[in-house]
Amino acid sequence: MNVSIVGSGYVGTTVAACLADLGHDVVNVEIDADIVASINAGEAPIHESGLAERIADHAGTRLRATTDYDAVRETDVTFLCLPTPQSDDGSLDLAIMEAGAESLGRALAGKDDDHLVVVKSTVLPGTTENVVAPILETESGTPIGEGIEVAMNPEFLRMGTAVRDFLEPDKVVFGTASDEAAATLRELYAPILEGEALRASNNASGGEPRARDGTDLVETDIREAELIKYANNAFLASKVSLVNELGNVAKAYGADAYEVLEAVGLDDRISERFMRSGLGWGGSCFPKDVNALRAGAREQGYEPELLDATVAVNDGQPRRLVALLADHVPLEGARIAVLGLSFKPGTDDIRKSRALDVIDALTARGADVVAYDPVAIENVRADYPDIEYADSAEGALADADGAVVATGWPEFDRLSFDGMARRVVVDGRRIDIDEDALEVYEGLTW
Ligand SMILES: NC(=O)C1=CN([C@@H]2O[C@H](COP(=O)(O)OP(=O)(O)OC[C@H]3O[C@@H](n4cnc5c(N)ncnc54)[C@H](O)[C@@H]3O)[C@@H](O)[C@H]2O)C=CC1
Ligand SMILES: O=C(O)[C@H]1O[C@H](OP(=O)(O)OP(=O)(O)OC[C@H]2O[C@@H](n3ccc(=O)[nH]c3=O)[C@H](O)[C@@H]2O)[C@H](O)[C@@H](O)[C@@H]1O
Repeated sequence: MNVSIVGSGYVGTTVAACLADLGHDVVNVEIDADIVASINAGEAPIHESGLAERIADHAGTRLRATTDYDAVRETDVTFLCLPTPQSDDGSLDLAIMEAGAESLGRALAGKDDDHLVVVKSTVLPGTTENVVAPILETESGTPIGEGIEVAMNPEFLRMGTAVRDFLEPDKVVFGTASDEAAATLRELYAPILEGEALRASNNASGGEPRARDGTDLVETDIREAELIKYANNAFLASKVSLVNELGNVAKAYGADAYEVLEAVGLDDRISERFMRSGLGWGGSCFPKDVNALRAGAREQGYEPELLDATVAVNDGQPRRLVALLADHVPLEGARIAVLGLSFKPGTDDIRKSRALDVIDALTARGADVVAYDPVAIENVRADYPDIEYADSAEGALADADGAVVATGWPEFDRLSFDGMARRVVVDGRRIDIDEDALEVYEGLTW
């Protein structure tokens, strides 16, 4: 099938390379000329396991990129993989989606054959039909349902394991308004639905083993598909916040939350996954998506009290971590090592990383921060020019009066804390530490 993908970031690039791998002819339409050049040169513009090989294999044959929206005219289906960021007030900002839909609609004007526009970006219920579709109709001059159709296909991939998650998902969700649109999506996703997509070229790795075999197909209406994505992220973020709340309670009782929750997770209804308590959730999606859902719910007249609490618990964890450290080290003028800066291990993405909240709290209390991360330092430096950076974990720990673990990079396991002035460590991620080698070891939730 001939497919165009508008927006070539984490999602758009991954989806494009994977669909090319499945035998489709794919073109990425992207406004960033550097990304376009990178893909056309056969190089991955982002780091994801299994992505570089796929782009190198297919660039110039089944995969290309362009800044020219007219490329969509040669295709049957367009996926919109544009950013849907958070406005200052927390609500969903659709400006980029609207601009993309305008360009797409203009490019589709006068196209002879049928075209399916699939929203893959995370958008609130009603957006595909009430925002995207009318723009497409106005700009193309083609009534929706008479040549151009819209559908919604949310994406559940995680950063760090994006290729594997896309090719071997737990579920695929098609929100459509017609049998034809559903049939097109089924054809496009056939190898994934049949469980043959990853096996075809088994070179994507990373992440935990799958909990189960097989991919479920959910076929529903557009509005439900839109909400399934938010409900999924809200559930996962709330699960981590609940785990953190239970962890805080466990700590107050002098109990180990990890032992408690390991046992709790043996209940099939709960599952042992997403049970790591500590510094909380960050990244480019959970924070903005939970906030968009809260704002959207309020707009619909519903007070989302549990989602408010989910955010409040999450926001409290960095402060709790710093308070624990302050119990042992007077922070004013102290040299404090911050280990880990990215929002989770395996990525250099620092968006809404809890590590940054820890740095803010430490500097607000007068501490001198020396930070280390294996890949994310350059991303932090621009916003935090005044803190010190080390080029190794040991370098950050040298002469430090205390240390905090903010991201659970595997390389921090069994670290030597010998060089510290005072071996005081507060761990926000439950890494593997030789506690006996420390003067003070505090787990945030254990
Ligand atoms: N990053 C992730 O792990 C996941 C993201 N999502 C959702 O997918 C959507 C896209 O997210 P990401 O790929 O992370 O965003 P991103 O920010 O990595 O990439 C978006 C791309 O769109 C390009 N772009 C912006 N305006 C454009 C325009 N008018 N025309 C063409 N290209 C344009 C940007 O230059 C950028 O390369 C969001 O709604 C997000 O919530 C969903 C699942 C996972
Ligand atoms: O909508 C999105 O963009 C994506 O958001 C998340 O993926 P991602 O943000 O890449 O990362 P996760 O692995 O889910 O971790 C999110 C945050 O939760 C934290 N977390 C996760 C699990 C856990 O047990 N404890 C915990 O604190 C992580 O450290 C991280 O800060 C979802 O897992 C994806 O399904 C979804 O597609």
